[in-house]
Amino acid sequence: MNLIYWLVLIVLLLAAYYVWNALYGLPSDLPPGPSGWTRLPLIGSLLSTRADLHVQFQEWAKIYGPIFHVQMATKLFIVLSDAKLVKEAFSRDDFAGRPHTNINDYYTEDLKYGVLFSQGPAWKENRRFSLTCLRDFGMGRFTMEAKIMEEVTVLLDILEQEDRHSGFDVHNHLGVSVSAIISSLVFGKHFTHDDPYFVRFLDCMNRLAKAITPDASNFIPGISLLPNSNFRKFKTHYNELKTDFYEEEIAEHKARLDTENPRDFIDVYLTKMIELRKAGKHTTFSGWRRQVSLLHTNHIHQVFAVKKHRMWQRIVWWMKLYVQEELDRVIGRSRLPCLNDQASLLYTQATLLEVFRRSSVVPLGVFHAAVKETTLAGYRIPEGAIIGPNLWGIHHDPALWQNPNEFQPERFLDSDGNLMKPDTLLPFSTGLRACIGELLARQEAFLFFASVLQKFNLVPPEGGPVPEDSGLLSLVLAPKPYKMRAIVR
Ligand code: HEM
Repeated sequence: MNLIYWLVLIVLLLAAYYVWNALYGLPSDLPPGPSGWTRLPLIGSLLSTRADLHVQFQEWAKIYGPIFHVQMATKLFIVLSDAKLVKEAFSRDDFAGRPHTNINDYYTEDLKYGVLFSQGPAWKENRRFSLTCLRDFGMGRFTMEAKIMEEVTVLLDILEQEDRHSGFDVHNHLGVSVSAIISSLVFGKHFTHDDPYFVRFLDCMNRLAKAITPDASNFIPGISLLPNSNFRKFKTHYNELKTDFYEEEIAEHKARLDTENPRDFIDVYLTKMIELRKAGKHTTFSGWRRQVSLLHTNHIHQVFAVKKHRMWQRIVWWMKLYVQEELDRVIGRSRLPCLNDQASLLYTQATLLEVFRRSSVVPLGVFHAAVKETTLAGYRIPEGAIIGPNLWGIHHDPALWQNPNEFQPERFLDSDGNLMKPDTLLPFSTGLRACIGELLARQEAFLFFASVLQKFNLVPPEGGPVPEDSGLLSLVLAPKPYKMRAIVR
């Protein structure tokens, strides 16, 4: 009796599943993707996804092709694993949206504020403003180089004083250095590495960044009720950041605002808000919200994240034989590197390109959304579908890169030693929403990397572990905490 009961129940469940699939299953003109038992009612393929989603998407691309779909709870994902397709999609207005996810909706009040996660007129207005502002404050010019070099010098001094045997925490020092640069631009303050306010601010930023994950908590409505969900953590850290730091900074800036002489990003923003309101113009500007998006920058430490033992030896060898030899030959040791040296430091530049490829700091890009029903590669893409470019997958595609898992900067040099920049290298994404901080990030990476290697040999702590290859995936793929020794050359 019991057995019959169970058999009937299973048959009924199967029948219910097939009826559900027939009624709500995905139409056949969508890109292919996991189906059947890997796509369950309500949760879709969430149970079949792993923490290293970028690697799993690469495996699925081998089965389903360069464009495939995945159902994540109520959200339809379209994953692109081909550089040409990413370029085509991201150059089009119909793919320039951001998806309605728990985090995006909470953070932008329904995609209405800021740059990073907003869409439509708000995004356009804020993106244009941010680009102009970054340029006015010197991005790509000498003033920005001077700001970066100020922080480089501080870092070099700190590394020299660190305990040479136990090593220094790479994430900590480098993260603080690059965050100090963008923070001086936004807040108009120069923060030191041991400033308790700045340390607390960065800790909060880091906790927030870790909570921005592509997991179930971002896609299932109502999940914030669960005490330990990432979305709930995101809300807590974001509210802390907002009340303890942004609102205070904005209030302080408002109190001493001189619209004729704006000193930093917040001043320019407030001045623009006042101007627009005086002119009676409708505006999507809203003081504090957008600042966060400009601060996701402390990932340059990837530059120094090196991997597995064999690879570690190759990297040490490469740095000595090519990068440090080139730095000594072109610059010498009596002055620090500058941006003008880039053109003559081709091995150094090739090394940085290889680091951007291998580390793929933002492995799944920042998800886009289709703002209306459209087509791509002959498939139908419904309005609201989430578009995820697998940048990590593209950077590790064996059809594009020989031995993609190896560290081989020479792949970016031709037989005459000239630098090659393949258009399949997309660490900053591409198209209408490409990273607005690319130039700043590249300049920081170059100046920090060249200056540190000019002065130090970097080796693992005595008897300590070699940094691990695998990273921790949130919005970015960050290396697990690791230490290095900086030995003056
Ligand atoms: C190694 C450093 C960095 C990497 C790898 C990186 C990568 C990216 C990627 C992949 C995107 C997504 C683009 C898309 O939606 O298709 C992005 C967007 C963005 N990045 Fe960066 N980024 C870096 C540093 C910076 C810096 C220094 C800033 C600020 C000055 C910045 C500001 C932004 C903003 C505001 C967006 C949103 C653009 C939009 O939605 O229109 N990023 N970045």
